Amino acid sequence: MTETTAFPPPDEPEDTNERTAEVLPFPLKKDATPAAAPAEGPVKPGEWEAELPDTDDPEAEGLADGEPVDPAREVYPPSVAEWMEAKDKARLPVLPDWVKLPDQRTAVRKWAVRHYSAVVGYHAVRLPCIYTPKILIYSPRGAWRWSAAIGRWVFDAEGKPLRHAAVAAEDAAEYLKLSRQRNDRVRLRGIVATIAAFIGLAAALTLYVMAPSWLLLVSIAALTTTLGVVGAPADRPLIDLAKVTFRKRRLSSDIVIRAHEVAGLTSKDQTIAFPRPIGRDGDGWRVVVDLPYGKTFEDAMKAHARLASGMDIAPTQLFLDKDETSGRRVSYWIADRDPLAVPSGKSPLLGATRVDFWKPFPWGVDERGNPVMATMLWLSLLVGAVPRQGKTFSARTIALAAALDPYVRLYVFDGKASPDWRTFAKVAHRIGFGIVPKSGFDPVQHLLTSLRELKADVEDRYHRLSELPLHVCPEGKLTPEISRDKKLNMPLTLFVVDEVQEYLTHPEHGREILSLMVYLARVAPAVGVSVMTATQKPDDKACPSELRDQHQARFALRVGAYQVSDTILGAGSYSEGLDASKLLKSHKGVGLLKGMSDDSGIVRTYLADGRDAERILTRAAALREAEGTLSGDAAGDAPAPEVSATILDDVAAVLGKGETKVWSETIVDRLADLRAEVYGRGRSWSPSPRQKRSPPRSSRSVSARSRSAAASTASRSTSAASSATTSPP
Ligand SMILES: Nc1ncnc2c1ncn2[C@@H]1O[C@H](COP(=O)(O)OP(=O)(O)OP(=O)(O)O)[C@@H](O)[C@H]1O
Repeated sequence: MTETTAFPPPDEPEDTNERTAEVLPFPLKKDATPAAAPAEGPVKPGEWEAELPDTDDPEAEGLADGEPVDPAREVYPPSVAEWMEAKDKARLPVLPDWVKLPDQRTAVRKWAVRHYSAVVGYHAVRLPCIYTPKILIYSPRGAWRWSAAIGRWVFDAEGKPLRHAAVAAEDAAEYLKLSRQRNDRVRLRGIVATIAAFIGLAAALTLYVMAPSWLLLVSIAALTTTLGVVGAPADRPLIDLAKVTFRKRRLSSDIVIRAHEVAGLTSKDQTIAFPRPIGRDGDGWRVVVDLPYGKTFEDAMKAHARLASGMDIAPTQLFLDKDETSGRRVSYWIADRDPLAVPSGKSPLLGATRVDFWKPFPWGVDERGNPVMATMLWLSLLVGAVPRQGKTFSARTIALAAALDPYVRLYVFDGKASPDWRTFAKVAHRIGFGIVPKSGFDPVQHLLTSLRELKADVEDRYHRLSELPLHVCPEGKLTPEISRDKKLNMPLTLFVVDEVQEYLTHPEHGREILSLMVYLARVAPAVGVSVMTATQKPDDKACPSELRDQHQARFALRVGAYQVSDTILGAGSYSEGLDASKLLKSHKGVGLLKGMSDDSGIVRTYLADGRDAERILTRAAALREAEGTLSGDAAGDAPAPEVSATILDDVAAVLGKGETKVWSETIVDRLADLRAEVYGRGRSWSPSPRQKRSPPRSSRSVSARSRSAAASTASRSTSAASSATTSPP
């Protein structure tokens, strides 16, 4: 291979023929010329040698011994713009943000008023009933301690051990010296104490005789309080703290290194490195660490508990984040206290008049208190946890947000028939509780009917969206305008099933419910129908993976083991640092969210208890009534009796053989004869929006072409028929 050098090497002097130094050839390669032939005659051992190539690598050609193998480091001086940008980043603001920004200033002012009024109130309540009795109890002891301390001072008690030591050592000179010094001191201090006592007594008498009573009282209170404070036991302070002080300490690099050493994440000759300084981040510390080469984020995850122990904090205070820039770089957030045990507070939905379900809505906060917005657009959500951890409450907050958007159609089914979902009857298009039939109403059958109804609706939506004119539906997808157009009847829909395992394990309908739910979770979100499933049994028997896997978003509250956490969140979540088994019992409403957005992480969901839910749903029902979107069960419209055949099937069935044209009236009569319960005279059946928009070509007769159309569009017309009976008023 020939090498062409376009530019002379920088160190080589240009255009010079001057000999600056002698260049000696350094034979790296073995001489290519054949070795001199061995001398003729017999070859004895040790007299022969063969030349072996050093390497097979053709790139090694021309490589000199001792040359550096690292690529040359190219160092560019920063441009002025880069330099200024770096300076901009490093500069600290003259005034902190909370001073400059009016809303933050207001927040700080409100906080200060709230905080200090709470502190003052706390002590004001305790002053008469706790502090005063304590002062009165402790003050005699305080008086005794005070006079004892004065006595010790006057009689030079601190020199006593030295005088004893001189006696023990039989050092007469030293003893006499110390005794003389003591006598002098005692005399002087005695005089001072006597004068002070006289002054004190005179002041007391003066106060008693001359001072107004309020001053006398204040003086007595001050003296008694001082004596009470002096007399209080060291382990039981006189005044309670109005706030809890949390164990907060400075985190140093030594502590972080120690933690990695005890966690087995360092080796004998390699420790961790800190690519950036340790700093504060919210209510905690942010530490970025480069693990030794070969160690990974997954290793750090496995050592989570040992790392926390090495830092002397609770495991719930340590959070690990993957750093995408290197496999060995880990970012730690070390909270000052367990942030997950701090309740996130009431749901902001309580103060909301309405919600736009097309936009993300507040669902909770993360471990650092940053708001977490949720969205159910184009996805299905699986919620799983052990009982009593907040599974229902967290799912319900999402359904409450949906309820506050009057254009969202709600289906709510609760397998456990708990009181949690009952109030949704005010707004839900279809609703059912439990699995046991009651008063002639079978909730499982109702779920089945609703699922079939929804499946037909979803199939129909796909067709109708692709048939809508471009100016209405430019991308063939549901838009806010289409979803709110009552004539088009394609509202955003949320299908909620709590304790889904109860339905899936139903002996008679379990299999069909499963297959319908799988269909909906997989196909329906794309046309605006989202499924939210909650379960306390995410195992394969109670909630098969066939259904679980269709959920794009997952939310896992506390579970028993990391395997269960992976079952809810999806395989591989544990190695990404998501393990819901690490959550504690006290972490109510706290879970790990995955798949709702690009980021996964902790959500401390807002609380909306039963009473809050009722308030929100009353408002939601009023909103729906005003907008005219109250429908289905909430409006008292029961689902139409199910017919196995479609209208076109029935039309096809009533057309006689060889009939090419039949009057509409005749068909209507024949249909009434065929199914009196559906087409009978007393019943009013209206065409679906789709049918309304595309009337039959002949208004007076139905052509025989309908027969073949009936067969080919069977599934479509099923949905048309069902949506005709379910369209909102
Ligand atoms: N976000 C929250 N903040 C504070 N406490 C909460 C929160 N969510 C739930 N809780 C508390 O947890 C309790 C249990 O909640 P929830 O009924 O939702 O649990 P669950 O997992 O659905 O239980 P089960 O499976 O028994 O129905 C509630 O009564 C409430 O006190």
